[in-house]
Amino acid sequence: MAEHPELSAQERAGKAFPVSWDQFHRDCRALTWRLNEVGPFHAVIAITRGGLVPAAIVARELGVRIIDTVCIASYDHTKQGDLKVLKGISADTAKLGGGTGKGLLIVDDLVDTGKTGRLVREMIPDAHFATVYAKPMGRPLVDTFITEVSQDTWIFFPWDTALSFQPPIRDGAA
Ligand SMILES: O=P(O)(O)OC[C@H]1O[C@H](OP(=O)(O)OP(=O)(O)O)[C@H](O)[C@@H]1O
Ligand code: HPA
Ligand SMILES: [Mg+2]
Repeated sequence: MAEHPELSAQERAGKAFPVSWDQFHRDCRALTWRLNEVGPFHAVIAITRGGLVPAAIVARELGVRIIDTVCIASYDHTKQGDLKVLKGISADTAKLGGGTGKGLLIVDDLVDTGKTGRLVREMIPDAHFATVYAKPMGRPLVDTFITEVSQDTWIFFPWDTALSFQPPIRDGAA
């Protein structure tokens, strides 16, 4: 990755993996089937902003009503900069997890390099970390995920995209 620092992560990725709302909902439900074997959980912690959508679906399916957020900013569209923790977990949630995060469920849309996940794990090491998608570099940090894509794939989420014309594959479409 380091050999083209001027390129965004998406440009370096090369391959595109577009995800529809329907597919995302199905993948979140598949994730919940696995998490249901691991819980119960006292609370769900969404890593914003991408984790908010899967956290809502997973919490609904697991019947969990306490939802907290860890707010982290790093990617400016597709370029990753320094990680900034804008908000940590609340004191109430930390108490539910006994200080180390035991019985808490962290949810994010994906792990890529693993930097975001590593930071949250350091805050609450005993929490269970679940993502819908995982790339190889971040995969060791995740306890439960559904689909792995290669490191050189960029995942396009439905809340970041809109329907648009695509040239035929024969003419060079990705
Ligand atoms: O494993 P990493 O390389 O750290 O990348 C994964 C993180 O990057 C994205 O969030 P982003 O920082 O773009 O913010 P957003 O969720 O607000 O879109 C994604 O939602 C993960 O949280
Ligand atoms: O593949 C990705 N897609 C969307 N956002 C991301 N943030 C890090 N990697 C990705
Ligand atoms: Mg995110």
